[in-house]
Amino acid sequence: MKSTENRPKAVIVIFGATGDLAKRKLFISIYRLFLSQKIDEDFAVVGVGRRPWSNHEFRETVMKSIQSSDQSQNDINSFLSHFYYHQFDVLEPSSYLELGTLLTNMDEHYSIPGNRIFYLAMAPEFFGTIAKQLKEQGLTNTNGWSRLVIEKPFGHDLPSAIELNKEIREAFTENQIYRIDHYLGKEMVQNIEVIRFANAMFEPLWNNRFISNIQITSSEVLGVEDRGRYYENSGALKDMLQNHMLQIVSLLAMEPPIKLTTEEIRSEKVKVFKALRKIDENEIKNYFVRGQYVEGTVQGNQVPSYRDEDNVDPNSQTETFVAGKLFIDNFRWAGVPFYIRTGKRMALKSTKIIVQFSDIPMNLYYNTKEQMTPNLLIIHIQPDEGITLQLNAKRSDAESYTKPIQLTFNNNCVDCINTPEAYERLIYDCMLGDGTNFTHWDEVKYSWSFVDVISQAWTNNLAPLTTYESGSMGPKESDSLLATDGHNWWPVSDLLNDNKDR
Ligand SMILES: NC(=O)C1=CN([C@@H]2O[C@H](COP(=O)(O)OP(=O)(O)OC[C@H]3O[C@@H](n4cnc5c(N)ncnc54)[C@H](OP(=O)(O)O)[C@@H]3O)[C@@H](O)[C@H]2O)C=CC1
Ligand SMILES: O=C1O[C@H](COP(=O)(O)O)[C@@H](O)[C@H](O)[C@H]1O
Repeated sequence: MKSTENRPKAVIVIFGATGDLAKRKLFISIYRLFLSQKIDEDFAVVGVGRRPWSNHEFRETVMKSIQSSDQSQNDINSFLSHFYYHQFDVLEPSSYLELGTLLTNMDEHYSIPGNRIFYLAMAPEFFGTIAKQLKEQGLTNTNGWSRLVIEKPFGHDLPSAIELNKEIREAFTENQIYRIDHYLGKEMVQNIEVIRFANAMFEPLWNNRFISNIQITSSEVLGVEDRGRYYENSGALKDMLQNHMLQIVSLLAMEPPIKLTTEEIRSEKVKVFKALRKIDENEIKNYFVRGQYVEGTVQGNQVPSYRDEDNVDPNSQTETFVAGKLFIDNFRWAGVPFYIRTGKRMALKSTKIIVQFSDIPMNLYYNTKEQMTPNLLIIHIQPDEGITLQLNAKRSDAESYTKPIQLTFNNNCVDCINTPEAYERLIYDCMLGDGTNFTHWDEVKYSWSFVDVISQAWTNNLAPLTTYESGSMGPKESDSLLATDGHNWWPVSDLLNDNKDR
């Protein structure tokens, strides 16, 4: 454990502290940092919202969010004593002065040298105003550092993202801005670079000569729940593909950076975004499939159609599923399809990357009954975390020669510890000033310009909206997308745990 001196000290101001994200993700993440002693006693959390809560009511809410943990009441009370509530309308400029006074008091009380994280867990329309007021009213003018954490969505298309970026850049420099993509905080997403760049056996094969295709699936069991209002204006394309899925693609496809610094890694990722093949609006139907869930049974429960969910238009054209075929037009990846799919109300919760290697040039073991299966590298992101390598080995029966075998590393099983939550890592990184696992403006810009064409084609009805039964793996058109190339989606069931049970 680091000495106390090296632990980051800061006041974390959560705008939107009475909201869903704070309750579900942020309080528990800060608590875990406290329990693991990554932060010490010299921190404070100031929650901002319009509800007329007292510190006591705020602390009660925080306590409920961290309750599942089996820690002692002393630890919990000690943690809660760092939380303060400030009722505040972010649209009211005069309130910022009061907030500033509270933050100065926190600095003195906890011996914090003016370090501040402003975490915007609120709707994006407030981001520009908050950033501007923080600067104008002097809340960023301290002897320490100030950092702005911004939740998604970062705009809803390229023009709105540019506008938003302009607003916040008037008050904060790019280095002070931490745009959250929580997939970049996941253990196995962070492992992609290590798997690629620390293994002699993969890097030489990591190109279009040896890789046939790469498949990325992020399927969810949950439906739209109570986020219908937001989701109607977003859909799977903007909610998942524009950010999480394209970030994974960039990590899989980037060139090795010359150093493992934030700047070098970002610069390589940006090159991937730039190399994404632009598809003509009229061709989008051949590269992307959109679907919407209808009623069905998910894990034994009957669930309604998307159009029957709360705050959803009964004639909604919003996609809850998207599958796509991407090409990266550079020397390494020319001709290799990256297939991606994500959706709600699918058969299982699973995020996996499957790298399918090309077939060997001549198959000595081929017989008429059976063909050898391709080698696969499977990166299990969630719910299981690990790696599987699928190879071919000799069969012991006389009938045929080969059978696929799997070599598996299960991260959860081997370390026997819970890996940190994505938000926990990212908040800690921000406290340390490490922006590597946050998205740079250039990445946001290029990803929107890629996604806007798809969105435009769909708005212009240049590709049909298909449906899929809840509890399935998406519409049949998603399978056809690969079948036309002679490929198929590999199953994404919980392989690691299946193996463990055997
Ligand atoms: N929830 C989630 O799982 C995820 C959310 N996000 C993003 O995080 C952000 C927050 O989402 P979520 O927590 O779900 O949203 P909620 O609607 O649950 O919360 C909104 C928060 O904003 C506060 N608020 C609204 N208007 C004002 C105002 N004028 N002045 C001060 N406070 C105000 C509300 O406080 P009060 O009601 O007390 O005024 C509340 O705390 C959004 O950008 C969302 O897209 C991103 C990924 C996942
Ligand atoms: O950002 C989002 O991600 C979640 C899925 O996150 P995961 O960590 O559970 O895979 C998704 O449900 C939500 O719609 C989206 O906004």
